Amino acid sequence: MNATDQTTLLPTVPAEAPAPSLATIEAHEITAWFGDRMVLDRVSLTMKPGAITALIGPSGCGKSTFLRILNRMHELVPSAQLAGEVRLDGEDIYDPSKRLIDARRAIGMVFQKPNPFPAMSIKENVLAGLRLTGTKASRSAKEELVETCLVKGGLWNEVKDRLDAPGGSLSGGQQQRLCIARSLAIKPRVLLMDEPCSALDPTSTRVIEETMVDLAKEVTIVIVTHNMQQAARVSSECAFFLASQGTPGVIVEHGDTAAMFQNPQDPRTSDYVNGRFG
Ligand SMILES: Nc1ncnc2c1ncn2[C@@H]1O[C@H](COP(=O)(O)OP(=O)(O)OP(=O)(O)O)[C@@H](O)[C@H]1O
Repeated sequence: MNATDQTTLLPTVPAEAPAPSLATIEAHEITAWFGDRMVLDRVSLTMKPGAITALIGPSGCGKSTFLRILNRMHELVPSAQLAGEVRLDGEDIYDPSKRLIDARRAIGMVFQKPNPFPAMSIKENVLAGLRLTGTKASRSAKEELVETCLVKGGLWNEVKDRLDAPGGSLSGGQQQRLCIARSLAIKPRVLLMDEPCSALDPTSTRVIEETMVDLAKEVTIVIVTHNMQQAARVSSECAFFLASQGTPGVIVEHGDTAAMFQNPQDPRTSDYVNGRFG
């Protein structure tokens, strides 16, 4: 045990803390550009607390750009620009008085390709986010947190006896669940998932879908998926994006997933969810 572990008792992230109330994230009139090319045009969407909202639509219509705008990752691209507001429980995360790190802490992201730190242990991977956000916790709090997050990520039973093994020694599906556990360690209020299963086999995909449904009880989830069955299985809300003929992406239709799949209001939604294009 080192001195820091003995003396640092700052339960900023207590493992047993009650789940905070579920968050609402609202995009209001989002317009986005890369250079002088507009890729989203005044897109508004409310992602409801505790819901899994699926963003669907053909390739290139701006789903990933929209998702990245929700946690201020869009601004990392030098040519990227943005207009509009993203409100987390009513507060604009782009307000000049708001810190970037607070948005990233509150709104986590899981990417298409699992990206654990391969040489870092499973345990250290889960805790990595604490260091990045400057969050301190005692050793016992960290151990509890590792277990809690791996349980929530649906990975605990498979790795509990090898927490010191490198993250890179896990299968692709396990690595993705490790990334989910890592994002949960900083207790996000919203979890963004950009095609989280597209690199995985059907069994791993099902495990991650079950994990998502469990997680939705404590974190608001937004997922980009090309898989209509997946959108139908996991999401309660859905938004259909479209960018026709070189025009910027817009939301054609959004609402209850079952209604959108069974009784879409717009013929383009009907064509897309029934596999007639895209
Ligand atoms: N870093 C970038 N620089 C320039 N243009 C970009 C950049 N990222 C995305 N784009 C462009 O913005 C538009 C929207 O891309 P985006 O990745 O958001 O679409 P998408 O709907 O998520 O596509 P896919 O389903 O294929 O991932 C596309 O025309 C794309 O070429």
